[in-house]
Amino acid sequence: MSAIPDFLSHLNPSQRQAVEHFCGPLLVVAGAGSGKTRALTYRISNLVMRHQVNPENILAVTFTNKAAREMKERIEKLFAEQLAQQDHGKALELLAPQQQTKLRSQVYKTITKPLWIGTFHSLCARLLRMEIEKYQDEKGRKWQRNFSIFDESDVQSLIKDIVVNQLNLDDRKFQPRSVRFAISNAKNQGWNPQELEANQQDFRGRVVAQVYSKYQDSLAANNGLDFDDLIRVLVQLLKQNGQVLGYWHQQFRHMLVDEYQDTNRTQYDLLRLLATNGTDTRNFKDWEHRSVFVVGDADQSIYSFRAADFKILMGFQQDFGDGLPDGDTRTMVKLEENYRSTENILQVANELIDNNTERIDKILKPTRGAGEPIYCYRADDELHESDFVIQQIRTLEQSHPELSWGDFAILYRTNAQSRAFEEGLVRWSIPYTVVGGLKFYDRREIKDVLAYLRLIVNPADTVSLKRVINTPRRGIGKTTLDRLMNAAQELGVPLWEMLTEETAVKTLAARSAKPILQFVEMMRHWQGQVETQSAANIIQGILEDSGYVRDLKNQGTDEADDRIGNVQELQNAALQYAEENTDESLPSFLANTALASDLDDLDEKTTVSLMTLHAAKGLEFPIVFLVGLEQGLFPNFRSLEDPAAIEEERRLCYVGVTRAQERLFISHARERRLYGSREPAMPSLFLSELPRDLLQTNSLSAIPSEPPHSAMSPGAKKKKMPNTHAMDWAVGDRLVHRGFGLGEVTHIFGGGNKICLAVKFPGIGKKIIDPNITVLDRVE
Ligand SMILES: Nc1ncnc2c1ncn2[C@@H]1O[C@H](COP(=O)(O)OP(=O)(O)OP(=O)(O)O)[C@@H](O)[C@H]1O
Ligand SMILES: [Mg+2]
Repeated sequence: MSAIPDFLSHLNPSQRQAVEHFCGPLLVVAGAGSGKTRALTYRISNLVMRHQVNPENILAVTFTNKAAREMKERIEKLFAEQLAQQDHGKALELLAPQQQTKLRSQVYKTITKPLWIGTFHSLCARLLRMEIEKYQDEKGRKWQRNFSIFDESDVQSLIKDIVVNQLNLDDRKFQPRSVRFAISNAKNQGWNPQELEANQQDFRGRVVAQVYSKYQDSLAANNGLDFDDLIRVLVQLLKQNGQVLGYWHQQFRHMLVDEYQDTNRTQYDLLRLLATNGTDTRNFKDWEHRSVFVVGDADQSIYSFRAADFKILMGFQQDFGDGLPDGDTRTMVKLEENYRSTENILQVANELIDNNTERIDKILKPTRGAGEPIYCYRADDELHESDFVIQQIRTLEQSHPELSWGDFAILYRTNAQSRAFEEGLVRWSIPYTVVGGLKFYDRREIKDVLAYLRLIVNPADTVSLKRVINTPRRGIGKTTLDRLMNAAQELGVPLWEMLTEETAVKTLAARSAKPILQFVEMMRHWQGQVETQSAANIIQGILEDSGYVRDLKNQGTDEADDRIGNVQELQNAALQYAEENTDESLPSFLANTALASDLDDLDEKTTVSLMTLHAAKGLEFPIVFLVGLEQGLFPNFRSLEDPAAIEEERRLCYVGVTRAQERLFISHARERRLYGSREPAMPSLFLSELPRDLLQTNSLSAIPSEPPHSAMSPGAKKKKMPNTHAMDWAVGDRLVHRGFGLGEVTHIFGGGNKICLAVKFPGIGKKIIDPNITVLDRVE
């Protein structure tokens, strides 16, 4: 496959420059809808087609599993198209169906399957399945390759158990959720419990470090990892073991990352290690045969609550730039055309985000016509808002034959807002999908069956064992279990070993021992099948043997029937997984389900999509409804007092606006029932920031001209005044910022008059500021 690809003609010159970039580091920065993801996808194809890079040597990181799948599909299509031209001299769709299938499966085998495409989490899980046995943590503990991946609810209950039962603390003061959050943050900084403790000044911080330490003990005892560990442990392992690092450094010659602005510190460490084989990036010169290619948009950075840090994006050129001067065009490409949205939508987006102080100005030129005005609707309450949205969807769908349900999206700030829309959609029989909400994999029966499966793969997984040992009821009493648990804890072994340990069970009365021994025998049988049987077969077998489905059938309620349906759906998922992947084994299927994200439920072609703004990143829809623009809801009440948090909310709003291709509707209600009480609502600050001449409305007061008083953000009244001193800032300079107060310059990014400052504000933290657009008073 060495033909010169003609798909490059689908790109503009800057995109083409990015796509044709071969070796060395490259940062692509650009606003929403400018074709960053497209450039990344095409570049993978170009590496393989033009440069004959072996697909196995390419690692591409996407933000969701769904995006990974889509990327693979697009690459497959590009190649099949290319082959069709080359081998048959015509377009793929003009070939006979069998020929098309044959070409596609050829491309799948040789190109898309060997590519390493996925989220950070799924790629790391895959690497750890191969390498984790070479890792040991700071206490010398080891994990086995059949480790379990614990999901959020497993983690919360482990932490609650530690807080309440092991440390005898009040779980109202140390809420498992907030302790979990602090631990997760520490992990994302790459800290182990000792390192966290060393960084704590107060009592609470030290308690959290103690919980973290015990939590790691539990994970290790269960041969389990949580999501954050997938990345952190791999980074530790690569740091510990030069041989393993060297091997993967050789393997991943070309690394590509989408949505780089939402990368956190550990993810960055991982990239840097793999790219430079652990050499200090500034001394790394060996770029002749390898590349790191990242694309992002600092204006769409919306995950700082998960420790993502867009300064990582700003620092890319310096970090990977091989001693080249900052701003060197050889390490950066800017894309300036927007292909997604109409001119009106773009202008609304641009004016909105322009209210942020922490940003670098960007150019985003429209390539499409002006389009329709943006419609801003003021509703009486949330039901009225839902009526309006559904009425619009119905009318548009009927009057535009080219539109289908999948072309509509309703985007909101919090999951709780979906209910009113769901009820309306059900009433009108409009098919819809709520992305997120109670996920399929969070349902009780699915978690039960997954616990069986995890225990089959990883017998040390006591969390799963406790979940299933008496589900369905087998007459194993709580006292019996407690006795065995205590014995296991005393001996420091997993509970499973106590069950299989004849002596421990023998000390029980025969009546208690019998069901346990039967359970163990059944599980052992299936544990023996893991290597030889497919995931789907094992699921089928365990469902029958365990009596799980029989028990549900006996219950005979509608709810039980629903649960049976869901369990069957899990079997279907395993069958589908086997069709799409060559590794149909149970461990591989389990890793896949543990990492399935909210977005994977999205059936975009046939249903209206409902989702939070966070989930909408990277997606696009012809018609978008951005709902609930009310002060306290969006921007969220937690952000109202904090200028930096308001800016993050505004970026989220920018993400929402820029999802729309053709039409954008924005709505707010005068009062709203949310979380149980009915409250009057004020229009969002963001509404007052939109250009009035591009908005149509049902009521003049729908668009406030003044921002609400309580939520002034420093950006809201910002005047652009070029700073006369923009070029002579130095590290150590002190300054006053109108919103954040007194600060000190700690770092300078970029060069010439295109610099950005990192400024540390005591009590607020570090901020990135462009002195060309922000008024800063120097303190001499
Ligand atoms: N050169 C081009 N010509 C025509 N259409 C293009 C071109 N480049 C991108 N597009 C289209 O523009 C839309 C936006 O592209 P893409 O999703 O890659 O943008 P993005 O920069 O990744 O956006 P986001 O920041 O939201 O992730 C897509 O529908 C894509 O197919
Ligand atoms: Mg994108």
